[in-house]
Amino acid sequence: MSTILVTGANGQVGFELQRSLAALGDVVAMTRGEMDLANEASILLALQAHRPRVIVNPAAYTAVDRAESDAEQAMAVNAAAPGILARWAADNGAWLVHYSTDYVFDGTKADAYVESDTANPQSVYGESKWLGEEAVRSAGGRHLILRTSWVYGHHGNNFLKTILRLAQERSSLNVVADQVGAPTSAALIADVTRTVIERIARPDASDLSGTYHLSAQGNTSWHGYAAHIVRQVSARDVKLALTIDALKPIPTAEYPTPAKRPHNSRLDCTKLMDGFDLSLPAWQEGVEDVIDRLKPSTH
Ligand SMILES: NC(=O)C1=CN([C@@H]2O[C@H](COP(=O)(O)OP(=O)(O)OC[C@H]3O[C@@H](n4cnc5c(N)ncnc54)[C@H](OP(=O)(O)O)[C@@H]3O)[C@@H](O)[C@H]2O)C=CC1
Ligand SMILES: Cc1cn([C@H]2C[C@H](O)[C@@H](COP(=O)(O)OP(=O)(O)O[C@H]3O[C@@H](C)C(=O)[C@@H](O)[C@H]3O)O2)c(=O)[nH]c1=O
Ligand SMILES: [Mg+2]
Repeated sequence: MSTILVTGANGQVGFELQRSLAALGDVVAMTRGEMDLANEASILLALQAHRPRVIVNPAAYTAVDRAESDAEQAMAVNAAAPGILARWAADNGAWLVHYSTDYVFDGTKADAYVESDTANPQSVYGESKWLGEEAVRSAGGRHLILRTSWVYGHHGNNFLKTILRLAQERSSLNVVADQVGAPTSAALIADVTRTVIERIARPDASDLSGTYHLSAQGNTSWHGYAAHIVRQVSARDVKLALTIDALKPIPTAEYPTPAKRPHNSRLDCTKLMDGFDLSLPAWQEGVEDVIDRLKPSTH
């Protein structure tokens, strides 16, 4: 069986990929200790040792606010490393599957973003991810860049888990209601990745190389998402300090953060669905699955 190398094995998406890709080949999942993306020699050593047919790169510097004051590390991991992976892939006839973000856009568009819309990142994280995309495209090899949004999962840290914790600790909570997007589960991203890798393994797949939007369907605000979480958890008889009435919608201006985030994070996924003949579920489905798996402690 041919080798698939997965980076960031301990991340939300990296963890789920180990499950979803297992049937496709010999999956080598690398943690930061085994392959440090901030170190070119470490990347090249791992690639030469395993000589993968497909490189899947979910590893990233994802601490959006911290990146504002740690640009060097964010750029190394999110901008330089994807270029190194892409050049190796191009030189060795491998495919690179890479992930990017809604934060490459400025969020001023009225409709959902399509792949050809102009990027205009507003944060160091968004800028670093955009430069990573550009490095992958310019390496000239076969690649899939999957832009996703608002990722959560059972494994790892995310907004869903933060809200679950805060709802158990606090009797009131303010959450921004003027940033809109689609919460997307790591499991969905991993399952779609399996489908697209199966497809690119067939002959004549080179014309599928390119950039695609991949998010769950529908959209909500961070406040709407938090309200859904609180309602779903309450429906499972978990005792919360927070009631739904005490979860207040606020404008972004009332929640100052180091990094600026887009107001519109909606991604139009038509190109992916048509190109790979697949459908994507409503965002609520995956949220309920993860809440069920987390089984928050009942009182
Ligand atoms: N999380 C989100 O909301 C979104 C994520 N994305 C993109 O999706 C992809 C997957 O994200 P997600 O799974 O949530 O990310 P996580 O933050 O859950 O995981 C990222 C992984 O990258 C690893 N990593 C960080 N720095 C290095 C390094 N120098 N060398 C090797 N590994 C490193 C981390 O390792 P360690 O465990 O050691 O810290 C971690 O395991 C990323 O490309 C991200 O930009 C896109 C939109 C939304
Ligand atoms: C915890 C909390 C957050 N917020 C706001 C802050 C922010 O605007 C929004 C989301 O907060 P977070 O910091 O959890 O989300 P953030 O880290 O910005 O999430 C982003 O991560 C990167 C990696 C991506 O690529 C994006 O797609 C997106 O998922 O909610 C509140 O208003 N109240 C709260 O209690
Ligand atoms: Mg975050």
